[in-house]
Amino acid sequence: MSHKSAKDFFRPLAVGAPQPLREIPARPSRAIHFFDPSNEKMAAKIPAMVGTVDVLLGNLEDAIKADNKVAAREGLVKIAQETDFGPTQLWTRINALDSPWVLDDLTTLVPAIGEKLDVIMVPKVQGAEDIHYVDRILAQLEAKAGITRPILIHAILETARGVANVEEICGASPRMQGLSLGPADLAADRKMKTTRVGGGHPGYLVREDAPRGADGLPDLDAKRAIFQQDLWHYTIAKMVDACATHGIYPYYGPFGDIKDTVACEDQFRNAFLLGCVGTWSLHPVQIKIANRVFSPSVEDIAHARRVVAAMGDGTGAVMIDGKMEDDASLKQCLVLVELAEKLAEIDPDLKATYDAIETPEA
Ligand SMILES: CC(=O)SCCNC(=O)CCNC(=O)[C@H](O)C(C)(C)COP(=O)(O)OP(=O)(O)OC[C@H]1O[C@@H](n2cnc3c(N)ncnc32)[C@H](O)[C@@H]1OP(=O)(O)O
Ligand SMILES: CC(=O)C(=O)O
Ligand SMILES: [Mg+2]
Repeated sequence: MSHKSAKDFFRPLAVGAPQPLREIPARPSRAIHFFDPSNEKMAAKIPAMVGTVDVLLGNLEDAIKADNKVAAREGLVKIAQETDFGPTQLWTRINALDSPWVLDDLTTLVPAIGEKLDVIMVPKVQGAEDIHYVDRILAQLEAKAGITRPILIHAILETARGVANVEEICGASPRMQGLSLGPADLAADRKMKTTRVGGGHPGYLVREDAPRGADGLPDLDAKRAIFQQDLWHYTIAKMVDACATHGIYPYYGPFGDIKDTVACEDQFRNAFLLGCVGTWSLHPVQIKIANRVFSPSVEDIAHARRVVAAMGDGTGAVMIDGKMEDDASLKQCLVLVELAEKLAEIDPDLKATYDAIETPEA
């Protein structure tokens, strides 16, 4: 396939469109909270949620009935025009590129609320060609509407081909902001045999070896521990590497078992530890979980600051609590310290918590 030359990569794709960004800002986005703008009861709650969640996302795609597609689009325009989002980002998920609704989604949203929309999430992205299509049409619409800063693109990885092409998707446009996992569509597309929306599966496990009996042979009747494995580990790890390579941000996705807040927290934490910066929230109960999990813990920040203080100019090696720390572990600690600083800028409670941690003398 052909690639743009380096000199053309950051050129606007339409005359009068805003200059593409050279770096995607690391804005806190621990929870991307989904709402249905055609659901009046749900939509009425959105203005009061500003400031309580990092991202509010008006969903137009799956989970919106076909009969409500126009109402959802118009509802999002109304909410966006009437709401001051302050520090909270406004995103949308448009309909799939092969659907009858997507063109109207784009041509309606960009002129009406393009200045307020931070990111457009594109579902079922298969390859760079899908990003190129959205990239060009956004530039044309931005130019026509006089939008002053580029609307960014976020791709959902939810087809086997999308996963296979993840690197070219991440590098397809300077608008690329990040990727989310789409475990439901991805499972269906791959013909995986789980019917769950994200999360683990009791059948996907490893089992402890059988203990040896008195005769030295494995006792196959003995009770053995089983360890449930993470169905999504491979895909998340692949997403994290592709995003880090291209300077954009990976996210977990939906956890459909709304009532099982414990397993939700576990799945979110796995993603956080592997390198994701946030996740989706489908129900208000999941916002607090995401905010907690995707903010470094007090213990991690206390430890990270001790290492930073002890490492001085960053060279050499020191022992802290019996463990070796050096240049590489200092970098690991700085990931956490810098994330905490970014989050503290927008979350006063978290700032107070981090400020209260006693920082050791250098
Ligand atoms: C695979 C994928 O594509 S995932 C992404 C697509 N799916 C979605 O976007 C789903 C979004 N979430 C929802 O539609 C709903 O939360 C559902 C259908 C899962 C559950 O809805 P309900 O059965 O109404 O939940 P519940 O009764 O617990 O709601 C409690 C309150 O929270 C409100 N609420 C529920 N979800 C949300 C939400 N996402 N945002 C704002 N408010 C919400 C309800 O309106 C209700 O308000 P009330 O107390 O004034 O009556
Ligand atoms: C997130 C999503 O769209 C999916 O899991 O299919
Ligand atoms: Mg999907």
